[in-house]
Amino acid sequence: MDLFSSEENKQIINLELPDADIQYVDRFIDPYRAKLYSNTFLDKVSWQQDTIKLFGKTFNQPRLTALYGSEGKSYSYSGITMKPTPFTPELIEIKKRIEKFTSLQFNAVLLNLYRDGNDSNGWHSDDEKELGDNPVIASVSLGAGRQFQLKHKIVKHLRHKLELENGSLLLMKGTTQKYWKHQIPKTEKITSPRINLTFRYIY
Ligand SMILES: O=C(O)CCC(=O)C(=O)O
Ligand SMILES: [Fe+2]
Repeated sequence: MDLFSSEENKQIINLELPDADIQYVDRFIDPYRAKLYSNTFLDKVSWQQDTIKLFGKTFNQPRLTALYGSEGKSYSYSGITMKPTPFTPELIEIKKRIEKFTSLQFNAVLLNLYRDGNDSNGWHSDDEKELGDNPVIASVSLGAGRQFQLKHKIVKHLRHKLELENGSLLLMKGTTQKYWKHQIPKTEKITSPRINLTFRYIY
């Protein structure tokens, strides 16, 4: 029995949202293997506590982060400039799997560690200029499931939410970042960690 091949069980859902191109792939990585990856990354990644400046005050980000990628690429957002660490074998494995599935290339991955439901990621778009026009964000979830919320920037009543489960892949493409914001809200229900890997292409 091959615990690691469950290609047949994959389910691809196309979120039919206006001005967006978003697919959710359930069991992109089978749940057993996803938990193994989650434990490896919890252990081996050098997680950083970044700060964020708002109205002249400095706050700790409500999660830990790390940036891995091709050498020489740096990435800035919210006033933070991150220098990537070279990809680990596990990250290369996952990157290759995504590249095969999407027929697209990625050269960096931003890792987020949500230690428990008290950690979060506020409303934002991944629209930094290094990502180019219409960036593709390939987002893998490992560990605890968390809710992902989307809201349209112009048509205020347009909102959507979905659960990002262990082993899932969320693909955001086209004009998604231009017209929509997303967030991972805090929740009292979750007491275990979740790791998110957002693969990107940095120009
Ligand atoms: O944790 C997630 O699923 C979202 C992460 C995210 O939006 C980001 O890193 O830009
Ligand atoms: Fe994001």
